[in-house]
Amino acid sequence: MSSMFPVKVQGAEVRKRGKTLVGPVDLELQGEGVSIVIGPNGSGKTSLLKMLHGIVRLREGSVTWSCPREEAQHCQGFVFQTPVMLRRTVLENLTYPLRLLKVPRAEARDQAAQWATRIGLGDAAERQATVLSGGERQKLALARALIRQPELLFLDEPCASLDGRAIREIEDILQAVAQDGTRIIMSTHDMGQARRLANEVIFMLHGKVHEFSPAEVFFSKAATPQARAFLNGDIVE
Ligand SMILES: Nc1ncnc2c1ncn2[C@@H]1O[C@H](COP(=O)(O)OP(=O)(O)OP(=O)(O)O)[C@@H](O)[C@H]1O
Repeated sequence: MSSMFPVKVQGAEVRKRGKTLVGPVDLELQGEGVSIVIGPNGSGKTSLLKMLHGIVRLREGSVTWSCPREEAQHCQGFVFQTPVMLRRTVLENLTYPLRLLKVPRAEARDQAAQWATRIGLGDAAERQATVLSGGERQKLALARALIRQPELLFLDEPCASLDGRAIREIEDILQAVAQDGTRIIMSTHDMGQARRLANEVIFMLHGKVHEFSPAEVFFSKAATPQARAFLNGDIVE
């Protein structure tokens, strides 16, 4: 059990130019497992992740971790939908976060090499990250986040537009680190992926948490007609 959990979200709302992107949200998350955030386009999935991670300003309400906010943030990683790579090699991209943490150069290179191998980029370690394919880039972004051993990892649609093989490789890594105790909160459009990974589901609609339940409950008997329609593949407005 991580020391930053539970996290309590109370009446939290993010607005931009008078428009509510997400909220008000009331939610309490515990320190174990994989939470999958699903919902129609524009329902507030990304905004919810950013709100939890504390990288957008709250207009109302609060997000309260069980430790000081800076401490919680320090133990979190975030993988964005379209990650920005350093214009350097794969290895340097992996070494960089460790060097920021003052890990000695040799040890940082060792760990970076291990991660490069783990994500299937061992042979590409000296290649420029900017020339990688979409799937390779996303695996590198994931490794770059995980190399810091975050207690909690946010992922925003990490597999959007990737092929089956890259998706499987990313899911394998996520399942392995989740097994080792890394808390994961991830949005996805892919219902198969949601079923494969989720321990609990946060179903967003119109910027609000419409349903929050254990995965087996959500997928077998979702409580609301909107969630059932969404699972059916119907258009939900
Ligand atoms: N910077 C912004 N300025 C204004 N509106 C925004 C901004 N970012 C997001 N929005 C709007 O806020 C709402 C929630 O967006 P958000 O990206 O959180 O939803 P989402 O569920 O992640 O969408 P998608 O599935 O399309 O990625 C949408 O209506 C979106 O158009």
